[in-house]
Amino acid sequence: MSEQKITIKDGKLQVPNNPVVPFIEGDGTGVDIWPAAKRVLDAAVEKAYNGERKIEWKEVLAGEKAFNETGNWLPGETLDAFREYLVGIKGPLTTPVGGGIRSLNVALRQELDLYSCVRPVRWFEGVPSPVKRPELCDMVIFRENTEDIYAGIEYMHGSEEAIKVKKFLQEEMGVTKIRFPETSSIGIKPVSKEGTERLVRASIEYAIQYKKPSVTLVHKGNIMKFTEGAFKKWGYELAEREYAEQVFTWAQYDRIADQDGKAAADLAQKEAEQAGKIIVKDSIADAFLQQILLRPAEYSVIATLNLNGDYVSDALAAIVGGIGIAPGANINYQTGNAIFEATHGTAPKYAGQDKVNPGSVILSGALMLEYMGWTEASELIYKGIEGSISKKRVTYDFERLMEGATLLKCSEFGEEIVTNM
Ligand SMILES: NC(=O)C1=CN([C@@H]2O[C@H](COP(=O)(O)OP(=O)(O)OC[C@H]3O[C@@H](n4cnc5c(N)ncnc54)[C@H](OP(=O)(O)O)[C@@H]3O)[C@@H](O)[C@H]2O)C=CC1
Ligand SMILES: O=C(O)CCC(=O)C(=O)O
Ligand SMILES: [Mg+2]
Repeated sequence: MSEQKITIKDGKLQVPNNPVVPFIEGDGTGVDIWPAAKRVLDAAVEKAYNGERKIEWKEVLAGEKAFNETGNWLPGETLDAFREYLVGIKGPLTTPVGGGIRSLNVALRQELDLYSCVRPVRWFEGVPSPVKRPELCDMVIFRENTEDIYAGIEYMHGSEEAIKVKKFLQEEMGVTKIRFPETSSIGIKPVSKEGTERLVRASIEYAIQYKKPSVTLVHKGNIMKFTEGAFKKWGYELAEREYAEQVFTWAQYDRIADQDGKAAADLAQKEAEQAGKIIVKDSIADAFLQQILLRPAEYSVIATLNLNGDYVSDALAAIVGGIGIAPGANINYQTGNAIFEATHGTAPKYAGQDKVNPGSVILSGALMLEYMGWTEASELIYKGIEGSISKKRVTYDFERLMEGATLLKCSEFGEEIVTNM
């Protein structure tokens, strides 16, 4: 039988019954998590479609396994496979701190231009949480995935490049405020209008599709005025220009308040809410991190820059039970290319122990099935996870916080999910 590929036509994914889906096993705990995740995904598809549909997995290499086998951390064939088959999934990949290779995770996102990092955050009943009412935390993060300081434009102090950049800044740009110029490393933060607009557009489209009440632009625009401040400005402008009928923005609120007073602005917002319009608002990143703990019910879809999105992802994951069950997707909505992956990393201290929670990659797989339109299978995965948690048969991360729970290994938790589908 010839190979079946997912394609895109007129902006819609075309998914055959036996699509080839490339996967990267991942470094560290990837060896534990991937087999458990594959078992659950295959079982869900088998059960949902009685064998009529099946994923043809195709292993592609990246990270330590790739380096050991090919001498290359991210072989060209891996990028080609993700381009060719459109939809793939990956385990975590290690990035050394301070030196060595730059992040392969970031490289995959940039090379394939997967500009939206979409990370849904929801609580499953029974999951232990550090907050009193975790059910109030129901958000979806849209993290810009291709620019910001993740562009990797930085120069080590003492290097020829750092000296050159500092000389340019001081002599040609009149910069006097580098506190310790001799010993400063330098990093550059590109944030563009196009990059902001396509990310904010994706977040608003999502809010419209899933009938979400608000989109919050999270930024640090008070300090980084022309990068993060511009993200906020371009976000509001895009919302008003392209979605005038569907949204009401806080920029509109401010204009009404300036002209007609606060009561008029309050009334306009109330009317917009009653008409079912999405409220597009903004929050400064530091304040936002306390708001998600104190007033989570006021936030729904979050659109933010790359670094903020990284921090916010782990903070929100903690509220609903930790990064053991925090899924994600990296998507380009125009090309259809998408790579699904957990929010967490390689957790090296647990590697090879069959111990960690495979939930994040399993739930990333459920997101992948939804993206493919195979929702019957993804629903079985949610059912399986809910069933396992309600029976308190869980991995170490939940077991240590739950009273009367049974400790399961990574692979056993996978089997438990299958049993509860
Ligand atoms: N997308 C990717 O591939 C990512 C890769 N990384 C990379 O991973 C490496 C390690 O990063 P690090 O900062 O330690 O972050 P990790 O996310 O790997 O681990 C931090 C902690 O999170 C908890 N955790 C992680 N995974 C799981 C899991 N599956 N189940 C339960 N708990 C889990 C553990 O907490 P505890 O010990 O309390 O149980 C662990 O010690 C780095 O090289 C980093 O660059 C990081 C993030 C994303
Ligand atoms: O690439 C890495 O090593 C870290 C990435 C990360 O933390 C994330 O995507 O959330
Ligand atoms: Mg992260």
